Amino acid sequence: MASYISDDLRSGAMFYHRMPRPGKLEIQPTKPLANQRDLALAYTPGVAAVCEAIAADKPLVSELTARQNLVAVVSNGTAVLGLGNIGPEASKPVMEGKAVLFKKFAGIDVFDIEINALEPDHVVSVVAALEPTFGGINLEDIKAPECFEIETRLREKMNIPVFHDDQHGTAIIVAAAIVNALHIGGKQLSDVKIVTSGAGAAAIATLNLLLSMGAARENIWVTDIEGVVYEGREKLMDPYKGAFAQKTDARSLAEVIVGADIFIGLSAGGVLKPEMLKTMGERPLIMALANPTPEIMPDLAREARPDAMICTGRSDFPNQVNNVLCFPFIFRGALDAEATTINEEMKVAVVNAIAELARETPSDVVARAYGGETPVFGPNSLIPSPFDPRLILRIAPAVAKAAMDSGVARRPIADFDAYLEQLDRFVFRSGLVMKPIFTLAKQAPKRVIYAEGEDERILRAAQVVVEEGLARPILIGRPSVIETRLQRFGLSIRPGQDFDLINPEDDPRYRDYVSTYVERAGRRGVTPELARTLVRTTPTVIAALAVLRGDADTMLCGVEGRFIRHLRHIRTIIGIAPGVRDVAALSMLLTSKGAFFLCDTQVTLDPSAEDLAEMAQLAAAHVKRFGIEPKVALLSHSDFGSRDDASATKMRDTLELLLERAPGLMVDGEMEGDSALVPEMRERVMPESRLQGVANILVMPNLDAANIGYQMVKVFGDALPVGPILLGTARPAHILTPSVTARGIVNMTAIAVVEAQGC
Ligand SMILES: NC(=O)C1=CN([C@@H]2O[C@H](COP(=O)(O)OP(=O)(O)OC[C@H]3O[C@@H](n4cnc5c(N)ncnc54)[C@H](OP(=O)(O)O)[C@@H]3O)[C@@H](O)[C@H]2O)C=CC1
Ligand SMILES: CC(=O)C(=O)O
Ligand SMILES: [Mg+2]
Repeated sequence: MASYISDDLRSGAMFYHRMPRPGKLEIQPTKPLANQRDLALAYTPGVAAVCEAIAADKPLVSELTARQNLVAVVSNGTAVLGLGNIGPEASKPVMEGKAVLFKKFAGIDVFDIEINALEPDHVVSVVAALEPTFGGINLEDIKAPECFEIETRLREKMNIPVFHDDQHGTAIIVAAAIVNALHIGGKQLSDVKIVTSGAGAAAIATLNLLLSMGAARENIWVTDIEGVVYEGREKLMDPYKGAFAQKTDARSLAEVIVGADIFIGLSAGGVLKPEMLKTMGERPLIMALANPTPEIMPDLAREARPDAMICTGRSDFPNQVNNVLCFPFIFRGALDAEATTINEEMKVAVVNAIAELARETPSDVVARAYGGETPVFGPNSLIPSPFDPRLILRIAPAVAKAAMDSGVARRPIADFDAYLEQLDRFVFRSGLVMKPIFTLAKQAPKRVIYAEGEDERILRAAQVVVEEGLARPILIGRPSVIETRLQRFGLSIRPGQDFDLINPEDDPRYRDYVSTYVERAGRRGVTPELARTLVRTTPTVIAALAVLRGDADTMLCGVEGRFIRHLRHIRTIIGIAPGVRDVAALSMLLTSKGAFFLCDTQVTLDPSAEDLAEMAQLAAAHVKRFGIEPKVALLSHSDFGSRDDASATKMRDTLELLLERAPGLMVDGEMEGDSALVPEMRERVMPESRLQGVANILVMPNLDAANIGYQMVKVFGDALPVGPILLGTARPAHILTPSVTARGIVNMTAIAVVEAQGC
């Protein structure tokens, strides 16, 4: 069975995990450790006071340490995805992956713990001993039947939630999809025939949950490696499977799948054959959930049964039924309510929350988060996408409430409105900011020309851009160099097929480009001879001419060389948009506190109030593309009139201009940086501010402040930079910086495409 991991994905995954440092996680302190006093507080002697407090009153550990937001993802590597018993070391990338998902989707910290322990006794004693460290335990990829005993014993022993995700996370999300599929198909759970491939952790837990929700035991047929689980079978049996044994002579999946309404595959890739599907009942639900290769690929299933609803565990097909949709949010709710366990009531609350969410009409905010493409409930959208920002808002409170109602919450949520607000802030802060831009770009990809087409980062980015369907790349570079490098880096994109090429040394359009250039810039010092030389030697000139002539929709340059030199060519060839005074650079920083946009980080040394007002308006228009409401702070060393020098009054004049020209814009100033970013500080000096909440567009008084501020936040805050985004050009064009990474280029490509869509 082919694994359906393409060579690109394989080499991409190896590179992702290896570079720039091994793995995908690190541990970050959350408090300063800048001086002797900090040292005395964080560690001995000060820390002893905190130890004594906890020794005297153990529950204080939740208030004084990271424990209540810390989950252990524990595996012994015996059932890793559908790869089987590959051992604890080989399971580590998956466990680190779960840790990343916990953090990104729900803000939960994780230690991944891979253990050399196979026997249930051994696993139980190791994990139970971890209780002082963690607020919860997520057991992962531990094989059946041992996992059942391990989980049951740990639940009895431990006073914190113990949740085997492959069992219950899977069961919950499968059940939610089934609820909705039955809703569409007009069938009842108690009537439908359910057939599984797999009788392991995931399958058995799923069936048990379905039983508790009303499925009929006699309608359930289980198969595994040995075929049908029947009464009297001896080989590869255990009591958990035995509970589903049928009195039957049928021995194979092909025999029992006849007339089935639902197929649940939680076994291994490729075991379901198209001919088997043809015998299923009307409008069947086919859930081929083995990872990474499903029991049947969706295209084959669709061909065999055009009337079927089809789900897989993968993100590259519709209806991704994967436990990532619930585990981060279940733990969020359980940790926040300090639940002692995750019980049936909490699980059923999650099934209902997910099923209802998929059926809801999405709000404007959600539509924006999806990049304008609203998910509409139906056969191809039975459950929400893992990126749906509403998941955390629905699941975490549902879990906390069910924990409270069932009496297992040690710290009941006192104010659910405030809790929802806190979760909402998390969604905004998390790194999902680029998501709507990517979705929008994919809806109408544009032609993006890359000046430095031979650069490794550009080639790697182009591979992703093609795979993701974000744009049609046009690379400027020598074909032989590009071909050799693509092969060297193991990239599969090919000229003509996946991207277009402009060879600066020999391109049939050369003459046309030179004459366009002379027409455009002949009166600004570009002689025909200079034009010929520049079109041969300066890729940025070619890219800008391509955009001007309509051969490309937008351009990216600047991976090499100075910003200002690239800008000179863009100004001369593409020019400034009508009515705009000058271009400006808006730089985005994705920080742990959210996305912030700074301007002007690259272009005008000492902008006037007029310049600043214009760039604030242009920046606000751009920021709206991210589905973010612009909140503009005009920054200064002066805080609401505390100083009267030229720089402070310039920012005050900017405010006047903006209030006149853009009355709907949320803007205030002049103010200091902390007044912009800490609403409580602002409240003290200016209780009546027009700005509400944390500013997200920071308009700086001059280039020094903007550029230095940007670099400092980038380095100190370990922020992910995106941009610079060039504002005010007559056609979209962007200049990257030499430090840009391939990922940064992909991000800017998506931004450039979305901008070009509006032109
Ligand atoms: N989409 C999702 O969210 C999730 C998907 N999964 C996927 O489900 C699968 C099972 O995981 P899990 O339950 O944790 O693992 P287990 O090892 O506990 O169970 C595997 C089960 O699959 C059966 N099986 C293995 N190979 C075959 C085969 N060729 N034909 C029929 N049955 C087979 C095994 O049979 P036997 O009992 O005879 O050994 C066993 O019953 C994996 O592919 C995993 O990736 C799991 C969790 C979540
Ligand atoms: C998704 C998951 O947990 C698995 O495939 O094992
Ligand atoms: Mg798993």
